[in-house]
Amino acid sequence: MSQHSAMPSVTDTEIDLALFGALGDLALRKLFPALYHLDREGLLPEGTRLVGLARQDLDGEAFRQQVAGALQQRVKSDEQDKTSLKRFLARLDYLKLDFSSVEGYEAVRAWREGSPRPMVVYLSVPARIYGDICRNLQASGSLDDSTRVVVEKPIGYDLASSQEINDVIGEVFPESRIYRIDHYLGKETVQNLIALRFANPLFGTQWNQNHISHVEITVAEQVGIEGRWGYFDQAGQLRDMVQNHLLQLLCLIAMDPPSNLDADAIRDEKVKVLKALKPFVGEALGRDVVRGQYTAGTSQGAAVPGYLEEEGANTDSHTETFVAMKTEVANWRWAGVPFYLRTGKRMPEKLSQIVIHFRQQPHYIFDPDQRSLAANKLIIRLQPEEGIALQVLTKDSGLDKGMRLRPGPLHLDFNNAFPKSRIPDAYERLLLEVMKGQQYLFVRRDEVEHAWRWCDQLIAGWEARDMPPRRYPAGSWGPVASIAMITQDGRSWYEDY
Ligand SMILES: NC(=O)C1=CN([C@@H]2O[C@H](COP(=O)(O)OP(=O)(O)OC[C@H]3O[C@@H](n4cnc5c(N)ncnc54)[C@H](OP(=O)(O)O)[C@@H]3O)[C@@H](O)[C@H]2O)C=CC1
Ligand SMILES: O=C1O[C@H](COP(=O)(O)O)[C@@H](O)[C@H](O)[C@H]1O
Repeated sequence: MSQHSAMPSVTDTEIDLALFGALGDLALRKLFPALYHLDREGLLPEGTRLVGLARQDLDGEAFRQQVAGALQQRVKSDEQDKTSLKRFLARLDYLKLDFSSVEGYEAVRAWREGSPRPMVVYLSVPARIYGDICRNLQASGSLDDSTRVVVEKPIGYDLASSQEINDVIGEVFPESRIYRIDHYLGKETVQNLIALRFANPLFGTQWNQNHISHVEITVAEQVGIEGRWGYFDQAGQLRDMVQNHLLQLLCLIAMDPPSNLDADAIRDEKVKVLKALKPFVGEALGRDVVRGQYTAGTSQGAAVPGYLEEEGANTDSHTETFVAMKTEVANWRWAGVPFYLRTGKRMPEKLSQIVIHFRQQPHYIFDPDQRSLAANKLIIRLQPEEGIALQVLTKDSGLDKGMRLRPGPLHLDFNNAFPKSRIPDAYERLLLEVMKGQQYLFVRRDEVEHAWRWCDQLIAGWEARDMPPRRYPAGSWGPVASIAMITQDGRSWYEDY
């Protein structure tokens, strides 16, 4: 973000966007709604052109109708207005293409012919065909030195496969034009972490093992695997959520202050954290990590099947749908501070939050029964209601309360504090950053690879010890062992939801 000094004007953000996989789940559920919102807010400059690519035999009109149907379903009704919808749909072209074969790419080149704008190629397709698309675009002469490529997670299945994928993308695009998405980096509160930590001296001076006792990161999902058995069973919650989203959150909490807001200054600091993450060896594998898999239970009051009864399931699967772990960043700032991470599908509610637990005062003078209360917590809520709350202790009010302590929040609720501004979806922000050519919210190759290295050793440990997942009923907070893991340290998961 050194671009601060020379922030591009809106017209600098004009692009030609080629969206591969335009009729897929991600494109229809997230990307087109995000692009629609950008257009509605005046952030898609006049000349911006969008082409959807897929292999269905459609003409432009039929494609626009499919996108219009998706927008009707996905965009809140009070945010759908006829003029914006009409303008947005009018920007869309469609190209039928089999991505694996170079034949047909001539149409992409022709679509670009004479355009003064940079092209953004968005690969909303499985990672195994990233290489084919990059090479075919190059072979057909569709690329130039300004083309950017956006790739989705997961980049591979382990370190080796991610290196292969990164190698083929890297044959065609330099790192400075590769945008690896981790959509958690586009969430409003995640970005606020950077502001919170580095703009507030109050926190800057306290952000280390002298003042922080432990950190919790919870990313609980209410949904199950949503018909994605084929993908999910190969991955599991560690690869699907921890390798990327949770480790990115951990990095933003744990990293040292970057020397400026340049993309590489931030990413250098994140890499240092990933390299300092303690591996799980020996006893720690059984003690500090819990894998779980949901069985039948309830969700929002309705009965739901277990993981092994989901459509397309293989009943022998040991894939985990839940992981909890205690890890540590082994460096001067964090030595001895546990980072407790948990994430799972079919939890009681959708909740993503980070809780920073500050240490207690060195000498305690209040009611001994209240001793466990006597520490500040900083609660950073990513979803559903974005906000930041600092839990402080005050005297309980009333004549009969004496010097009883009462924990209460100093609360910043983004929706109430900034009521006029709609909180944009992560993909809106990320697409806008790609349009501006700014990379600080995207993941660099070495980050992906260090994250895989750490996950690979954990998976190898599970496999070597044959550690099947523990069962938990859908609609619960995971296996009981995940609660025992933290209570054995005299702590508990923060549950004041
Ligand atoms: N869906 C999600 O919520 C998330 C997805 N992602 C990532 O985003 C990417 C897209 O995911 P998703 O939308 O779910 O996947 P889908 O399978 O729903 O969409 C992929 C699209 O690509 C098309 N496609 C695949 N191969 C070819 C080919 N050779 N030629 C032409 N078209 C082809 C498919 O067409 P067809 O239907 O004809 O097969 C399909 O429309 C993946 O990398 C995924 O890991 C990341 C985070 C969340
Ligand atoms: O990347 C993924 O993220 C979603 C959760 O995203 P959220 O923004 O709804 O929290 C997860 O369901 C999916 O399995 C995973 O691939």
